[in-house]
Amino acid sequence: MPRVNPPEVDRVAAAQAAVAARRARAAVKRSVADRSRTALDVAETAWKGQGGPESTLRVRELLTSVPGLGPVRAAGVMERLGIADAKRVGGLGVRQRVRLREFLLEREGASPERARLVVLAGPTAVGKGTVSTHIRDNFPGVLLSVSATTRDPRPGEIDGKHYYFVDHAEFDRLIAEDELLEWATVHNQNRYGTPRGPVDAALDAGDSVLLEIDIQGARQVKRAMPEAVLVFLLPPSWEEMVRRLVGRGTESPEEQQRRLETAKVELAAQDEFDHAVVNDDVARAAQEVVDLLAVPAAR
Ligand SMILES: Nc1nc2c(ncn2[C@@H]2O[C@H](COP(=O)(O)OP(=O)(O)O)[C@@H](O)[C@H]2O)c(=O)[nH]1
Ligand SMILES: Nc1ncnc2c1ncn2[C@@H]1O[C@H](COP(=O)(O)OP(=O)(O)O)[C@@H](O)[C@H]1O
Repeated sequence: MPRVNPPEVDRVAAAQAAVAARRARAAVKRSVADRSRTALDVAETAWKGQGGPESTLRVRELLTSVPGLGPVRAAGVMERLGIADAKRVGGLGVRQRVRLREFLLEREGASPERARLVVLAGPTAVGKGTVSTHIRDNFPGVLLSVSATTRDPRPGEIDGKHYYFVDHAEFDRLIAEDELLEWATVHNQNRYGTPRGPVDAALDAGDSVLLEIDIQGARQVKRAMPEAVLVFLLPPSWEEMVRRLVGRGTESPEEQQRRLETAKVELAAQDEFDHAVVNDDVARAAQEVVDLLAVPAAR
């Protein structure tokens, strides 16, 4: 026999059910944010149609729970996928499900333990070199690619460790023989490029690779290898970035000015990247990048 309750009992029960549903959705969002579940797993569960908290979660909430996807990027993704702002995961049409599935597959990788190619780029003096050196020294499981460059070595730089220092003829040969995964002229001065061989060998062996290169190079890598993860390193503020550039003292005032002009253009490109990491603290920023590489931390 169906139960008949006085209206206020129904209202209380409905309010309690709404609170329980909200809590369950919040738990789902937390599990994605702390990476104990992937967003794709949540979506697949919703699409099995059992009506749990996964299916009543809004797509916007699911996407913003994914580490590195803020509200602005999530809105951009939804627009690209043709999903209206208020849509719930369980209420998506077949085509929307296919598009969201493909997006999450690419974003989260088929397996979280798979070796990854991560590209770290960002404006001048944000600390790219400092963060990647910290990773090289503390996370031996990551291969930090050594670039070839036509610039002269600075005092203390070692050929083969910091860069392969080559002349223009050798750089031309590397390009002609397709030995570079990407290359670019940086700050209108010298050419820099990533040797393809060591990157391919490391990925084939299941090791993750980190490239610390400029933004033009990052774009080329994404075109050649769409599964690469692009990370944009951000300064805590513009003023702090200027302080770091000036404090480093390796460029003349004219060169600093030129780099700051380039930095404005580069900062405008941050939305092209998959993740943004703020370099307020070197060890913390490095850990965030390493998490994206999906390698176990050094003990
Ligand atoms: N495209 C590309 N850029 C690179 C490569 N290696 C280094 N760079 C970039 O070249 C720029 C200048 O590097 P560097 O001469 O070491 O100067 P610093 O970064 O100012 O200390 C930086 O933005 C690097 O990220 C590379 O292999 N390819
Ligand atoms: N998190 C940080 N806090 C304070 N200073 C930093 C931080 N990261 C880097 N720096 C300093 O900022 C300057 C620029 O860093 P660097 O790694 O040379 O930048 P990039 O390689 O991006 O040009 C250096 O003097 C470095 O010691």
